[in-house]
Amino acid sequence: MVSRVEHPAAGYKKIFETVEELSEPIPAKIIGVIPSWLSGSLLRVGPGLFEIGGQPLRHLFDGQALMHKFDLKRGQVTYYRRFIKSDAYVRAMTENRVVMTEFGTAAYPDPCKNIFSRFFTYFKSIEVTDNCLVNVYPVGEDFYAVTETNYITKVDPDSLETLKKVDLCKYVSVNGVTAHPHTDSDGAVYNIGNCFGKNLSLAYNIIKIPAAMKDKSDPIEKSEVIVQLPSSERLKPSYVHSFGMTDNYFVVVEQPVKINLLKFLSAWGVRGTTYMDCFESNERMGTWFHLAQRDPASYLSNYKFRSSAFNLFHHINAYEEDGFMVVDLCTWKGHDFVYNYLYMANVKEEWEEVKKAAMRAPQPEVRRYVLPLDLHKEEQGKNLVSLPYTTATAVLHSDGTVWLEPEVLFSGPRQAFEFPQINYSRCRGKKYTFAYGLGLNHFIPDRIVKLNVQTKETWVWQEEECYPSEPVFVPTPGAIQEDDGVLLSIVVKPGARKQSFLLVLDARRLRELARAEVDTIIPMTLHGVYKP
Ligand SMILES: CCCCCCCCCCCCCCCC(=O)OC/C=C(C)/C=C/C=C(C)/C=C/C1=C(C)CCCC1(C)C
Ligand SMILES: [Fe+2]
Repeated sequence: MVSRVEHPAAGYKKIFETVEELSEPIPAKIIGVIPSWLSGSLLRVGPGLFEIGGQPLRHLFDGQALMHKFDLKRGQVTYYRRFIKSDAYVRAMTENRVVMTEFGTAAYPDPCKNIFSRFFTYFKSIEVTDNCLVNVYPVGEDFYAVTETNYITKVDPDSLETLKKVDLCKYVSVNGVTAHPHTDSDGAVYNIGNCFGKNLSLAYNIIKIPAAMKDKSDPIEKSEVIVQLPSSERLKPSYVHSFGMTDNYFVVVEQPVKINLLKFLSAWGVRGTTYMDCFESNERMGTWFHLAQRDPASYLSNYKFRSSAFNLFHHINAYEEDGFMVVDLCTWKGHDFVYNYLYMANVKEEWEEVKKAAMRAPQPEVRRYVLPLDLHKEEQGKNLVSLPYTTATAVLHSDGTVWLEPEVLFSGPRQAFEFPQINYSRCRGKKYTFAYGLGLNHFIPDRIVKLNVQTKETWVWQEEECYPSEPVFVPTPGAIQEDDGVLLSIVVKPGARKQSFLLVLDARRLRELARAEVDTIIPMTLHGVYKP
């Protein structure tokens, strides 16, 4: 796993460049053999347009959302992509300028407007972006492309047409939700978002969207808040990118990266302000873990789990065993916000500069935390974790807090195991063995990794001058073993005869089964889903 590779040719710059959408799907050239049972579509999203009207978009999460699809059928593959026709995109195209402020790029007023109407444009109410570049997932029978705001976009998974913009605020009390919902075995979707209540009181609301309705009505209209968790600071909710869910609990990690609401509400109208300007680090709080029971839904306020400071974007999995909650996370050490290192100017630097910047950034580590579910006062001062297979500890202090120390599952200097995936339909919320991830080398994605979370053994797929994306696990029909299936990843190989391919790996040994090559660069994608 820690086979460190150098990228002096800086071919990775290609995955951060603008491309055009396609007018129709293009056939791929297959090398190897695609399993005959693999029939479906890999849908993914990411940024695809990195400048508008000559203005470069500044942050990695600002590019306009491009949706990609690899269709697999009877061993044949086609590739297709379309921009999501969000308001942010359509208005930018119409006016040839950044009209909606993106994560790290501010919109500027229309230069054609006179000074008075411009003044009112600066101070008009917050116009929140609907640039859905982070993930695409099913809700009931439909598919939605999402970012982390209140706007999600219904898309047609076959034609990639944009169907409609949905404002979640119309149905539930949230200001936005994460791009990483959980789906129950019955198809219900759970998610978490900040909610700024009356008097600026703050909470995290967990919402439930029921499974597809028998009467074919839209399940989103039946969304509800099922449990509310308080924020550690009144005006500063933590940034939440994902959460954990087991059969009986929700696990929410409150990280020291905070959204300063006063900054958000006051500075927003001021020229040049972006979402990135509203984040700050709390250097004192460390990291807080919260548990909520699912049924009956209630916040477990007596449990005060604390640990040292880390950034958290992706939960890998969580499960309950013998009175403990095991929580596996992709962490970044410290309170300094990792997104501060993800400006386009950073990731498009020459290799030596990319490495220097990553040296200064928080360092990645895959960690296991174990939370006792049944606490007794008399057990103060000693390690409460009695699961035989982990070195993670939890110590109850006299003030009622439980201090958590993790077990490290994987660590390599500036080598992250990120964008984790598991055999979700089988292992979500259950004890499991395998996680799959994208290996980031100084933030540059250059390998696919399989991690045995029980033995810490790793397997790697890596090829010279290749830049893969998050590996999506697809189980073999009727599989007995947890890792019986394939991993699908979009790989970019700049300079090759065909510059991108869909990689099909045998998930057991991480060996290549096939690749479906296309003669076009595919910009980086963040997340996606396999639709059988
Ligand atoms: C695959 C290539 C990888 C390239 C390098 C990546 C390195 C990454 C290392 C860290 C892990 C990365 C996690 C990825 C996270 C991600 O996908 O982030 C995208 C997130 C976005 C676009 C978030 C947008 C959030 C917005 C606009 C939030 C808005 C709000 C506030 C800030 C406060 C008020 C509420 C509101 C409006 C929701
Ligand atoms: Fe994510």
